[in-house]
Amino acid sequence: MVPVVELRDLDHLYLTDREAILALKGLNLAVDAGEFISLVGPSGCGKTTLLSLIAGLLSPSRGQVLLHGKPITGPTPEIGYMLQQDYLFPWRTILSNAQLGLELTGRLNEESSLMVQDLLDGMGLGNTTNQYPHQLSGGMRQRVALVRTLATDPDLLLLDEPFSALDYQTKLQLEDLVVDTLRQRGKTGILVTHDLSEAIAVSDRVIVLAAKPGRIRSTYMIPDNIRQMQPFYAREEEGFNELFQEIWRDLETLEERGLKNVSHANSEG
Ligand SMILES: Nc1ncnc2c1ncn2[C@@H]1O[C@H](COP(=O)(O)OP(=O)(O)OP(=O)(O)O)[C@@H](O)[C@H]1O
Repeated sequence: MVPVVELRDLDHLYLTDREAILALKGLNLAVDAGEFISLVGPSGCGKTTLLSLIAGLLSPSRGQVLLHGKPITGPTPEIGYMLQQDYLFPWRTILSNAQLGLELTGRLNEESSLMVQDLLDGMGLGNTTNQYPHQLSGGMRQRVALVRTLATDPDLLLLDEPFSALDYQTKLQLEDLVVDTLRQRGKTGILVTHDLSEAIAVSDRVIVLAAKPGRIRSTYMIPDNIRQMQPFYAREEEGFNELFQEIWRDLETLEERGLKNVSHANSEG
């Protein structure tokens, strides 16, 4: 089976007036269809750079980023990107915001508009379609952003800390919703998070990155009993705390070198 995303000997170098920064070095990784992985690691280990390379917003300095076996040459509707900020337009209604991706890719029609309304219904936003973003809570707005991302039916979702600005309860609810939605639709997901508990609860695999240069330090497969549960309940599963401690110790080695930036709260981010 061809992986959805594959990184081959990937390096990324930023050149500034004063220096060259090797943000990523020698990354090799394959993510299969339907898999959900999380990237954790210290500030500056290249998480955002990596997502930008996969999204086609940056070109690698060396090596390749492949989508379904073909090099990524620029942004494509096959990849959806969800960020910490929802970036809803204040002057557009919720429905019109949720339809934006379809509009920009020339695919907005009666049928796709009904599909967006169904998605909004499914996320408990059915009665907000004519409202404006300022009338919604942070969690509701992030759900609209999720609908907007899913509406174009991307194969792969890149999630750059989409839950980190939310209060704890909303964050847990949204984690469940996102994971359920992605699993039901067979989507592939790559999440960047500073919350180790979240990474373990939502993923099939957790990848720990080290910095200077950014590289893969270790990979942890999440046991079946944890990954088959909804994220909220996964945290109660046998083995969760032990795995948390194991990865935490791994990150602590980075901290001793002044490199860690991941939340220890085995619940709160
Ligand atoms: N546009 C840029 N120009 C020069 N250097 C950059 C640029 N963007 C990132 N870097 C550098 O590349 C390295 C990786 O940065 P990146 O933002 O990808 O890390 P990160 O893991 O996402 O960090 P954080 O967790 O703090 O968001 C850092 O050393 C950073 O200073």
